[in-house]
Amino acid sequence: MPHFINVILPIPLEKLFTYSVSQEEALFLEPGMRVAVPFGKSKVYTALVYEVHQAPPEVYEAKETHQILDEKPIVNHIQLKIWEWMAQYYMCTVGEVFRSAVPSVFLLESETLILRNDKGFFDEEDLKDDEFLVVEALQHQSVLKVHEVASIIERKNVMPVLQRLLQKGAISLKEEIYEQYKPKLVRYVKLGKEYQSEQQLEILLETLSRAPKQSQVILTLFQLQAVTKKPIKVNELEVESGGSKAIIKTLIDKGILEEYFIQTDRINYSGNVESPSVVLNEHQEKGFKDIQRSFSEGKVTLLHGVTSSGKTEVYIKLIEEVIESKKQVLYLLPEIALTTQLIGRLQNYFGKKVSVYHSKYNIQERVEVWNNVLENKTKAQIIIGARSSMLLPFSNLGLVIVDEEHEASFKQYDPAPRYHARDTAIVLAHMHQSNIVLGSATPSLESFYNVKIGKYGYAEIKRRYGDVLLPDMELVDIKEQTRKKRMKGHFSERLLEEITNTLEENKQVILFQNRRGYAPILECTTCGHSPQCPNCDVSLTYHQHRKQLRCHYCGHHIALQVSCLACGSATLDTKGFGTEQIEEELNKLFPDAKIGRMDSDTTRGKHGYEKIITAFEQQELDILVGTQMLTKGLDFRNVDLVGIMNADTLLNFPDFRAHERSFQLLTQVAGRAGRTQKRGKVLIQSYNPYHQILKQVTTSDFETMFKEQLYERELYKYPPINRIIKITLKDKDYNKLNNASEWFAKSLRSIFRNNVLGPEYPPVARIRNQYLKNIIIKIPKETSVVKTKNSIKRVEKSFNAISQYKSVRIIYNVDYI
Ligand SMILES: Nc1ncnc2c1ncn2[C@@H]1O[C@H](COP(=O)(O)OP(=O)(O)OP(=O)(O)O)[C@@H](O)[C@H]1O
Ligand SMILES: [Zn+2]
Repeated sequence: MPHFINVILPIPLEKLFTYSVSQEEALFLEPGMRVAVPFGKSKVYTALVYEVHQAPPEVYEAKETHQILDEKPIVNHIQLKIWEWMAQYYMCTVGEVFRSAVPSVFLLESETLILRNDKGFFDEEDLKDDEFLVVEALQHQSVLKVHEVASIIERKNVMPVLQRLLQKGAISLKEEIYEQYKPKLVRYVKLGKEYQSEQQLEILLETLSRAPKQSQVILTLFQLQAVTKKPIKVNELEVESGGSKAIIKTLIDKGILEEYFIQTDRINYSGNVESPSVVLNEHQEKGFKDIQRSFSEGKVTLLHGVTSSGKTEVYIKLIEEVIESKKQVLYLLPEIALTTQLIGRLQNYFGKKVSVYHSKYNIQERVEVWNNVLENKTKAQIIIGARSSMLLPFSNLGLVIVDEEHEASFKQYDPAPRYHARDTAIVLAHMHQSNIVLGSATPSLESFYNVKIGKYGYAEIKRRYGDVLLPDMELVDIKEQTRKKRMKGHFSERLLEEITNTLEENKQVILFQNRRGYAPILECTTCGHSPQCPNCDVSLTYHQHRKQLRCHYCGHHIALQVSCLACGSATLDTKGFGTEQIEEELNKLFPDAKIGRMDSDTTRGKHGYEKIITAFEQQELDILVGTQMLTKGLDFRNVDLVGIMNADTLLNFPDFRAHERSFQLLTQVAGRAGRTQKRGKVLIQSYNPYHQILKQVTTSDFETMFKEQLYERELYKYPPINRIIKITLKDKDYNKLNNASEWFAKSLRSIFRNNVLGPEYPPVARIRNQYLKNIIIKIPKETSVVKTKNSIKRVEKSFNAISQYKSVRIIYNVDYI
């Protein structure tokens, strides 16, 4: 009797593929184990066993499996189930889900590049002969492909050898390696032990009488210590004493000063280190109880708590309970890069039980976390991560937390699977019979709607922790101000006044402008020409600092022009403004203030985010200018003022979610102000201060916003009332794309009638030389989603049969955001 396996290949194939195995292998193999298999003419892939059986494939002859790569499954049956759900729901293949779900080291294939591991320590004695050959070859050649390894060791089955070499740390795979999260250490000083009594200090000062700068530093330190019990930062001492780094270093070298380091997040939450249990206030307690009640009814639960209400502490309390029952916890966040603060906080409570998982971490790290979760180890009992952490091999989930559940970045945009991590996590939780809580100060319309129709449970915290009032919000009419010529650059008089006051009180300021660069458009005032990207249909953004014009879609850039490329006049002017310009204006308006900028240009480096966030936390910066990165759950202690430079670009964005988004974004940025004692202040500059959304933001009127927006969504048949699928067609050839999308839309219309919109060009109609056209399908509540998708797939099949459209790519985005 022959034996076969059906496997998932990590490529976009509709069907599983069948390979033959020996009887012995059939007995050994289980679903979730990896095998190396040949595919096509010469390719080798790592595939995942889906099932073992005895039915030969009908239309082709099964090839032999090359090699079994695992002793035990690395993927469990719940994962296979959720992958299938994702493929079906998000209209992609299980292979695509497989590829994006597992760490890339698990997917060795013939094209994988293999490198020497310069950082690894391994004993050559430990290497088997074939392993040694590979290592030796890498001495002469810096990169090898898998098939080259095959000829070196004169064997087809190279995967096991490479696996062993990876495990021994002798080789690594080519990919960008990202740094792991390391808490930043801050440098502090105190007087050396011998000098702590007053008497000794006097003697010391006497001996330093001929070094006035050194004694000034010592005296300052003494004064600082007299007024505060807090540790003294080196920076602080430097500034206060007017001494230099060199002087402080000399004192440290002499042993007069002693330096020491403390982890920053440990300090900010030092209260918790000794008493690792949280005490909730009455509002949090009520929220907590309501969540538990809703859990007991088996419901997905929305925690709606205003900014700084202490939702994190409520989560911690929920986690504590689950941990005791030995179950796993998944804590999903929109962007892990922004969460060093949170990681620190959770580690303070749960110590080594917390693991962080992120697709940008280095591969060894990711594999380690994967294996720890797979084996249900205590050190991976609590996983914090961005959306991909949802795909880890959990076997025993007890709680899922989706923090900032309204964030659009939970939705994967590219490549497939284009899944929404929040929604998929709900399905996952269901499969595990686990509880799940979605938290936000500004819930998505989808989630709040589900509460309203009784599908989700609800818990609310209406007050900030410590009873601090929500910030006082003020709208500033800049149309009026511009007319009266009262604006200084992009700053109204009111905003300047408030910034001045805040800085005088030694408090910090956050300024929000949702656009990076200096100006989005450079325009010639003589002929009207503005430089465009050659690859995309979009103007190049002016970046002053780098003296460049850059495309934000494809990265294309050219040097800044002095005169117009079209007519040659030196009459170039900018239109619109970005964070860079605000920073420049601030430098002129507040020459003494220390100003920082946080956007994707300044946070690119290794620890870009952390550096800026920590500098701001440590009050090394007075004003922080930034894009929407500033909004995501950051907890600063000393910010009194938040300024929104221009609310209009947000409100006017051409998308049916623009108003909802604006409400969320503005409320979230505003929520960074006044989180500790004093009530904060928020100024919103706008040309249209009477806009209903701005009114709702200033009065924190979520309910009215929800009602009005829901009414519009109902009227125009958008989510959460209807579901939507966006179909994007893509091609290099403009005419072909137009014809193809007309064809596709027409076929869809014959089935779905006026529930089809488009085809239409998106706002940027060409990216990287590919033209784009979108078709949107609205699926009414009462219609079956599965049937709809099947009909779409049938249209695609006929479409694919038309040879002239062969090059046109079709991309599905279900529930697109
Ligand atoms: N029970 C508590 N005991 C001590 N400190 C608390 C407690 N609850 C909240 N805090 C403190 O209050 C501050 C705000 O809490 P947190 O950051 O959790 O708010 P949040 O609800 O997540 O706000 P946002 O939605 O704006 O991110 C934090 O510094 C937190 O440490
Ligand atoms: Zn471009």
